[in-house]
Amino acid sequence: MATSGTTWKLADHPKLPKGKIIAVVVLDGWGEASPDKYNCIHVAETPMMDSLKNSAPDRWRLVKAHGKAVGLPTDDDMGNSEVGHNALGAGRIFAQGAKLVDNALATGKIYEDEGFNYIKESFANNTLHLIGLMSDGGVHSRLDQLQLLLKGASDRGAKRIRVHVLTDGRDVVDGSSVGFAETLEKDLAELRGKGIDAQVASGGGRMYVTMDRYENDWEVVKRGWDAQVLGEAPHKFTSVVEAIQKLREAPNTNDQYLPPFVIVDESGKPVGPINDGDAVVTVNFRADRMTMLAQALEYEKFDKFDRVRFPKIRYAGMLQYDGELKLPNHYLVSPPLIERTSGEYLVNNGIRTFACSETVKFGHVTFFWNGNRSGYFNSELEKYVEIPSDSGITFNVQPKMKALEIGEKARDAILSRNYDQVRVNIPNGDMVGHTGDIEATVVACKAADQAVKMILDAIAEVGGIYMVTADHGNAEDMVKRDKKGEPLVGKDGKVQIQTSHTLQPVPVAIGGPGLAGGVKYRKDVPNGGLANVAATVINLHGFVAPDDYETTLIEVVD
Ligand SMILES: O=C(O)[C@H](O)COP(=O)(O)O
Ligand SMILES: [Mn+2]
Ligand SMILES: [Mn+2]
Repeated sequence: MATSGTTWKLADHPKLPKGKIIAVVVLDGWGEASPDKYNCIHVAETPMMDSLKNSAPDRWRLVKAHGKAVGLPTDDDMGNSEVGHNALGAGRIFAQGAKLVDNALATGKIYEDEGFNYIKESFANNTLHLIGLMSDGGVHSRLDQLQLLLKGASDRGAKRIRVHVLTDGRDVVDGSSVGFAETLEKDLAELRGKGIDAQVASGGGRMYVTMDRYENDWEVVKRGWDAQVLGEAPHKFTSVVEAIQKLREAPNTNDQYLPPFVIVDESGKPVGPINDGDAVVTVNFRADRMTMLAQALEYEKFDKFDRVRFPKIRYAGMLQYDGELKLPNHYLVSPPLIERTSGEYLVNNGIRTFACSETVKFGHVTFFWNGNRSGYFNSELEKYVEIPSDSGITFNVQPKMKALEIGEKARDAILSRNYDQVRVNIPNGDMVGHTGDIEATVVACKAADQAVKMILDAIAEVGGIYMVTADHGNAEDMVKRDKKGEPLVGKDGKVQIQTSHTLQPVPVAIGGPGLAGGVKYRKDVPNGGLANVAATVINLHGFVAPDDYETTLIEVVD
């Protein structure tokens, strides 16, 4: 990371003491919205979070967690974990992947840079494969970017193109994959009209095929590999639209979990396995759910599953997904350079840090928090603990997830007095919210609240301070709404369930016996966002935040 020449020493805060144990709790997918029956946080019993909101008005507020406040292209973009945790940890707003790719495509710079020129070498004699999430959710990828890249690559010599799609239904409404596939098919037909051999080659639902994260379940990546690289899958179709429509007919199937399929020609032969000499681009800009596939595509040495074949390809990511690991080595757009994060400053000022979540969110509170950087800044001062998540299930089946285990680990870390900061992500509201199961999400929110209580009780015991916040909304609104805010009803007469995140603000609550009496929220930061949290936490540790950080949310009145 670009840290040479940095002055790490933080100035002492003029009024706030050092040496307090601080718990930083991030409730994933926990926004603030009007109380109605689709607000699972409201419906659930959440006495701990309710009391934070109702008992200390000077120490509870909302901050923005979506759109430009977290570096996304527009204020119509919902927040997500990557940008949310980046902002929380880095204390500044960086133009994020979605925006960087938009800019690179709009200016044409993407075609001038090293990554594109590298894959271009394959265009004359081999196939270009584009693998990624087919969605306009804007969290991991966007279909319009894929469309522009298809056009740009074919204008620049790609003669044979194969697209390997992953259906969404998580950041967008379930069933929308059919429309996206039709749009994509239209573009590919246009390219074929121009003499370019362009087709969809394979597909599958994102949560079942390819887009696992943090090594929770390599089988997910293997299913994708078999279809994309080997051209093998249990289902074969001659068109992607037909594939999705047919596979969606099975009971209890949805876009997120479609089984893998390959597209075959009239003779039943797969149209697009990946072969020696081909170019491959993973078109997702977001890292967490692409790094496992990136490893499989890039690493000569690899033992996570039997790849059967390891084709010699030219591979580039839309972005580089891990700067520390340089993974992948080639990429089309440079990722945001998020350096000098609060974690790095605090460690350099002697703050001992404990971070914990379960697997599905572990990288959020470590890798994303630290500016998309893996590993420790200083292994003597930091400890990151991952609690294994259940795998192979949808979390509405186990809505309590590992909330209480995370709470216990955090409690023990606090009571040990071995750490100055104990930071956790509690995933329930988000992970269960994404299933669209309202009843289960209510159970999830209750479990998250119980975990918060465990942590805050421990903070009370050691005379510490807590900060409880969230990275974006999800569980507080589980239906699609019209402009007036009324639930939308689908053709089937049922309300349209919203599985995605929201545009809602999130709470930031501070307190605990260690918090100096005069600390309260400033009134002059009305538009505060997640990026204001880092300076606030640095203050609570007794330091002044670096000058270029977004301003603190607190003041100390005498
Ligand atoms: O990857 C996912 O699970 C969703 O697309 C976004 O959820 P997250 O941003 O909360 O991880
Ligand atoms: Mn999240
Ligand atoms: Mn989410």
